[in-house]
Amino acid sequence: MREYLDLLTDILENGSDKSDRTGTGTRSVFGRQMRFDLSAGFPLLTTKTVHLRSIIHELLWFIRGDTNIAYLNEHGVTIWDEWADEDGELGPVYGAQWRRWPTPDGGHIDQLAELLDNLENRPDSRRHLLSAWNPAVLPDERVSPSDNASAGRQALPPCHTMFQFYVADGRLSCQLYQRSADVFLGVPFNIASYSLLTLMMAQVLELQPGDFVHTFGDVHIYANHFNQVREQLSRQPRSLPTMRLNPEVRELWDFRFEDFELRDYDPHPAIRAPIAV
Ligand SMILES: Nc1nc(=O)c2c([nH]1)NC[C@@H]1CN(c3ccc(C(=O)N[C@@H](CCC(=O)O)C(=O)O)cc3)CN21
Ligand SMILES: O=c1ccn([C@H]2C[C@H](O)[C@@H](COP(=O)(O)O)O2)c(=O)[nH]1
Repeated sequence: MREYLDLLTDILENGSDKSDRTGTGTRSVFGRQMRFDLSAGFPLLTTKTVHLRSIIHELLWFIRGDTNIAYLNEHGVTIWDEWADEDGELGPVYGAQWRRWPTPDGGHIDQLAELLDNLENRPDSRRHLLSAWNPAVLPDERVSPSDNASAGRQALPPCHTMFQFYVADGRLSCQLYQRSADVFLGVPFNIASYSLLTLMMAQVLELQPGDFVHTFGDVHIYANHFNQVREQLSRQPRSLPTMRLNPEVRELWDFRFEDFELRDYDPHPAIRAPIAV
């Protein structure tokens, strides 16, 4: 995970100090890319302990098409609590756009099911894309995330806005475009989440995992994360863990929490940091 540490250094050294929506302040650069070969180990940071449990439940929650924090809370995951309304709703965020993209005639498109179908039947296609960026439901920036959710709009506009799959030589690769990236708190989650999605898709498509390519727009360190970033940069990366999926699962919809087994994860201790809301 040298690449991640290099990105932190790049932002610290070359970034511009900017104000931001949350009022916290960031140092940021624009347009960067990392690449992880998923056959070389599972890209979970070792320079701090990353809570994989939250990541797995969040991904299963996206795949279910769920947009209410009730499922997450039932499984002890609180990462989306700050943005939900009093009913636990986040509005039509990722899960809704992945599984039920609304069409003008009142119908819905299951983008994820179509993606799987196309990958299976036309692997060489250059159209294996899924978008969560739906301008019709973006939040009204003048009101709070929870008020947007109550009004049927997204509480937050998607950060991981779109991804594309690619099949070559029997390997499945995935590239994500992330428009906005909280490199200390969000990005370790995003890397692990999309790597996991790629492993799951590869298994059900009977392909080998290829690369996860992570492309960024505005990638930033919040001003109240600088000390944590320096602490992390002082640590030596360790060898990557491996991820084993239950080989009996043959459909994407059938994965459960118990089907994921992380092996040989030996990280440095966790580093606490406040989240910018
Ligand atoms: N400012 C900001 N950064 C984000 O990364 C982010 C948002 N907002 N809003 C929406 C989601 C929520 N995400 C989050 C929210 C909290 C943590 C967090 O606090 N992580 C801690 C421990 C989390 C746990 O309980 O598992 C960490 O140390 O990684 C991470 C990602 C990612 N997204
Ligand atoms: O998966 C995620 C979700 C969110 N983030 C970060 C990126 C930004 O710091 C905030 C979102 O604020 P905007 O003003 O809407 O850009 O959340 C992330 O890194 N990963």
